[in-house]
Amino acid sequence: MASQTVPEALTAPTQTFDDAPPFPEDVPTAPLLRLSLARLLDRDTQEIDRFVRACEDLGFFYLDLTGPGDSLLADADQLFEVGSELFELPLEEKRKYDFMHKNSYFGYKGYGANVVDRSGNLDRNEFYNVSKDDILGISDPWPAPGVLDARRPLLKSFISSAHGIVTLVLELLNDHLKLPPKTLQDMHRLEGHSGDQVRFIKAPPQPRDDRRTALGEHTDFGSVTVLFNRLGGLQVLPPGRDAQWCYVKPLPNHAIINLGDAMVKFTNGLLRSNIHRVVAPPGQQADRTRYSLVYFNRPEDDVLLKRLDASDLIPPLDADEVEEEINSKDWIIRRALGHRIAIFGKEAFDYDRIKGTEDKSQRAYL
Ligand SMILES: O=C(O)CCC(=O)C(=O)O
Ligand SMILES: [Fe+2]
Repeated sequence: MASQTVPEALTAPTQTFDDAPPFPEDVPTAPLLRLSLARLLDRDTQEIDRFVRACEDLGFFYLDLTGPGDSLLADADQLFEVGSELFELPLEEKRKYDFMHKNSYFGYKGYGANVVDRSGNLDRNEFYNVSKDDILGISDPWPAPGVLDARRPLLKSFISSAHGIVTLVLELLNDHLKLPPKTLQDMHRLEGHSGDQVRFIKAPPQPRDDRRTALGEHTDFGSVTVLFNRLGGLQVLPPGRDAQWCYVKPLPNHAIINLGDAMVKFTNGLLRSNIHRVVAPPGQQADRTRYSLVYFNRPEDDVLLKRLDASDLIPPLDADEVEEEINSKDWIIRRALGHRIAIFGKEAFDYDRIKGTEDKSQRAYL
C-alpha cells in the first residue's frame, strides 16, 4: 500500500527555490513516488511499474522533468512571474474577469469567494483560470487583462508541453489497462474542445494566530493535473482509516502529477483521485506569499463520465449500481462553481450536493 512506500521526496535534491526558507524537516510528508520523465519516455519497464503503482495507490506522484521537460520547466518559471504580476492588478480590474454569472469557471475568482467546508468557512486564496481552447484559438476569446494577453505565446507553449505530459500519462494507462489503442488519448485531444485550463493561484501569508485552510479539501474534477509548487502547503490524505493529512514537499525541477475524478469514473475506482487541500505553508515558509501554477486536463466536453467497458482489468459495477449520465462539461461546471457563495449562498456549504469521486476512490480502504 502506498503509505508503506519509502517517501522518495527524502532522497531528492534539497530545495533551492529562490530565497524561500526551507521546507521544514519535522512535518509529516506524503509518500509520493518520484518518477523520471526521461525513463517513462524510454518505456523503462521498472519505471512504468512504479508509475502504475502510483496511479492506483495514491493517485499522486512527482515527475522529474529534467532533460525532456526542460522547456516546460522554463515556461513554468516565467509563468510564476506572470502570476505575481497578474495578482498585483487592482481588485476592481481583476473582478471584471470573474465570469461566474456567465456560468463559466474561466477567469478570476476573488479571495474568499468559495466555501471550504461544511461549516461555511471561506477560502484564503485568489486564482485565475485561463482556457486552453481560448489560447489555442479554437473557442471565442474571453476578455483578459493585458498582462495575460501579452503572454499568449508563452501560455500556448506551456499548454502544449503540459498537454504532452498528460498524453504520455494517458498512453501509459491505456496500455496498462489494455484498452483499445488510443481510447484515453482520443478523449483528451489537444485540439478537442475541453475545459482544460492553466490556473494561477496566490495565497498571501495568514495571521500567525489564525491560520486556516486556504483551499478546501477536494478531488480534482478532470483527468490529469500537472502542478508546480514552490512553497509547501499542499496536503494529501493518504488512503487508510486512520490516515492523517501529509504535506507534499515541493521539489525543484519536478512537477506534481495527480489524477482526477474522470479517471476514477472511467476505471470504476481502479485508479485513484486523491483528496487534497492547501493550508498555510509549514514552518518559516508561512510568512511568504504562496503562488502555484497548475495545468488541469479534462476529458473533451461531450465525453460521458462512465465506466469504460473495453478492458477486463476495470472492475464491474455493483449489481444494483446505475451510473449518472453526465458529460465532462457539465460535471466540471457543477464541481467548479458549486461552492461559490455568491451563486449558491447557504447551499454552497452542502458538500454532498456536488460530490466528486471521494467515496469510490476511498472505498477499498474504508
Ligand atoms: O496550490 C496547490 O498546490 C494545489 C491547488 C489545487 O489543488 C487545485 O487548484 O485544485
Ligand atoms: Fe486540486
